[in-house]
Amino acid sequence: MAIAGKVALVTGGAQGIGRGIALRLARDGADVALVDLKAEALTSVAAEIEAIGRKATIFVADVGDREQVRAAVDHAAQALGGFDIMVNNAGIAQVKALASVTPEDVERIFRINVQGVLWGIQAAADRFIATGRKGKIINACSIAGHDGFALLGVYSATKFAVRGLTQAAAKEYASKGITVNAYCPGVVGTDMWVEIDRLFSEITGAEKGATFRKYVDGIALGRAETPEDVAGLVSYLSGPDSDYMTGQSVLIDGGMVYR
Ligand SMILES: NC(=O)C1=CN([C@@H]2O[C@H](COP(=O)(O)OP(=O)(O)OC[C@H]3O[C@@H](n4cnc5c(N)ncnc54)[C@H](O)[C@@H]3O)[C@@H](O)[C@H]2O)C=CC1
Ligand SMILES: CC(=O)C(C)=O
Repeated sequence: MAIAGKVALVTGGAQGIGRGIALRLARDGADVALVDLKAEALTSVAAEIEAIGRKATIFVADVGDREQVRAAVDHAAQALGGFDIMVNNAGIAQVKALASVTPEDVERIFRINVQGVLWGIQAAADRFIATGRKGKIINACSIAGHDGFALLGVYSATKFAVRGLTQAAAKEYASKGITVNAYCPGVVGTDMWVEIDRLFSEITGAEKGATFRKYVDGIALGRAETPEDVAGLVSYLSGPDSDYMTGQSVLIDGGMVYR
């Protein structure tokens, strides 16, 4: 178990990809702090981690709030006796034609998808430096961080921003032995895609499920992605096999976007 005894924090850990990552890291031997807005769901994922035989702790926080993210990292370190891996996974989607996007839309999504990642990088790196740990920071990007998608324009902009932050942080923290990478999934069958599909229907008149199917049709491997597919990459980025890798935003999309 490559990360046995390490402590990981996963934001957006109450469901979807975050839950999948948290369970995988626990199976890999890590104790896991789960951070999200959804207290009840956090409790149930924590119970799943404990059933695997690892320790779990939960912390309700809004990743868009810098102080709350710092408090979440402090809590993880105190409750689990260390801190080694930060997964900045929480994010939201937005489906809107660029022509109708408002300043409020831009503020809301950048606050969570970009500032949320930045506050996570800051809090984690400060803690790693203060404790002399060669920590790993892993950020949620997307295929939309490599290609702009129609009606997902502002969302795409946030994910391009995550790539930029990932590269800059990798360079700033390399001398401290901290690595910073990102995972870029394609079409993962979570609540996020249920909502994306619903919003596409509202705008384009497509029938329910049609947008999801259209996207899945563009995947070379011929099926939608699962949180477990994503978690395998995050497991690699969390462990020693990726020690010589930093600043990368790695596509894991079944063959949709080629870079
Ligand atoms: N589902 C997909 O196809 C893809 C998802 N991603 C990215 O992966 C990440 C996870 O996505 P999913 O699991 O699919 O989404 P999801 O909507 O199923 O889960 C997101 C979780 O983040 C939490 N969250 C949202 N705002 C928060 C905030 N301000 N503070 C704390 N927690 C917050 C939610 O409560 C939820 O539990 C996101 O960053 C998303 O952009 C990237 C590519 C594809
Ligand atoms: C949700 C997401 O990142 C896409 C483009 O599917």
